[in-house]
Amino acid sequence: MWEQPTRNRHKKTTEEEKQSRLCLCAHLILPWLTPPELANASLTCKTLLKISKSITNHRSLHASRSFENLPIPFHNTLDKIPYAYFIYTPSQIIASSSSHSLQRQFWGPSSDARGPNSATQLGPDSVGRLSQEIGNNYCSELVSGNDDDDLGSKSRGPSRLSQLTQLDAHSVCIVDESDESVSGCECEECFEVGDEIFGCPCFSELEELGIVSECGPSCECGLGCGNRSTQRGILVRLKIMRDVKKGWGLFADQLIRQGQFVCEYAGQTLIPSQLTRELLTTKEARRRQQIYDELASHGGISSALLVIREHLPSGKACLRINIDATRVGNIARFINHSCDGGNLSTMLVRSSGAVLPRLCFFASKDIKEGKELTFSYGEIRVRSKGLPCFCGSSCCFGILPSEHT
Ligand SMILES: C[S@@+](CC[C@H](N)C(=O)[O-])C[C@H]1O[C@@H](n2cnc3c(N)ncnc32)[C@H](O)[C@@H]1O
Repeated sequence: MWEQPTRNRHKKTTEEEKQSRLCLCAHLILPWLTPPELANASLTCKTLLKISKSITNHRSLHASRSFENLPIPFHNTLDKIPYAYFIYTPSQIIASSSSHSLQRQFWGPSSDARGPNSATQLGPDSVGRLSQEIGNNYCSELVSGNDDDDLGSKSRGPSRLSQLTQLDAHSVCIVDESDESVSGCECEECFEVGDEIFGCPCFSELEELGIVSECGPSCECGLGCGNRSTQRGILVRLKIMRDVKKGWGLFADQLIRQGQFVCEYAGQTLIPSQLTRELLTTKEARRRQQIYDELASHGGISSALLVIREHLPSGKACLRINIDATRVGNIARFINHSCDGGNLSTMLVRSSGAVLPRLCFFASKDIKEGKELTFSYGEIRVRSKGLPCFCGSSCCFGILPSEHT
């Protein structure tokens, strides 16, 4: 048998070692890159090209980066854009003054989906528990004005747990312990029959005002409770498709029954300054909207800044909450507007013990598989300027509603 001379064999081993070290580094680093950075890296050598392709493929199949119960893929038959890039958060987070540093999130190749970033390893239950545990500590964090939300610098590895810890440390579950009226129930599990919840003091539904109350962080019950239907994550199959005029849009990938919970609108919540000592308020929302409008007019980005007004029972005042999902958000940021109200209704969901409500989407009618999910962005104000609307409904006003934030 012919034996390779020792020097050559040694050379080959060193080459192989170099390659495997390169692969290892690439698998660790490339999933953190933005699309332009990834494209640059792929030009370097065949190995990085192959890894970049697998990452791009994984990103287009998993818009939610495995943070949700089900995979939510992008489909694009129009052009070569494989996916939209943004930081994923499954629940609301508090924006902070250093939010410009929130730029990166691990979004690995499919092989890593079974690794530390896997939904099976940290399922929705653990996510909820984690949110609750960290959420319970939120008050003290809030008043201490902790604004370090730099995911890139603090999360050293592709660990989903560390990412969640980062995000959830700022998740909006501000517990108001001083207010006895919001103290939760002591039910072990609230009893659900159809749309009704029986025997739980937390449950109430003011359909005409679009407000629902659920159990929350100050209740004894867990996520299995019948009065927490919006807290178990996304349970319907969805996909994101590209339209030539409207950009990306969210579509049903199964039949969704009327009344079924679809998702919440998660993003950076800019709340009124009275609730925090931070200056992330309506003023900040206005500043951001101006920038987004400017960028949108050049075709740069689509703004996903939503303004919610919750009218207080007195009718004299309203709580204004701004949720910005433009850079940090969930799949609800892809829901387009329809002038006829679309097929989704919105509800403000209050949970016992949490100060801020969440905006949740429910199917307002049966939605067939393949249909686009839409809702009305608000009242149309007569304006000379505005983005053109392409909702295609018979009552289309031709202009998208816009908040004068
Ligand atoms: C919340 S985002 C929706 C997702 C967006 N289509 C995307 O590609 O990211 C809102 C933006 O989508 C576009 N959009 C939503 N509904 C539309 C409609 N009916 N007609 C035209 N553009 C629409 C506008 O650019 C709007 O500013």
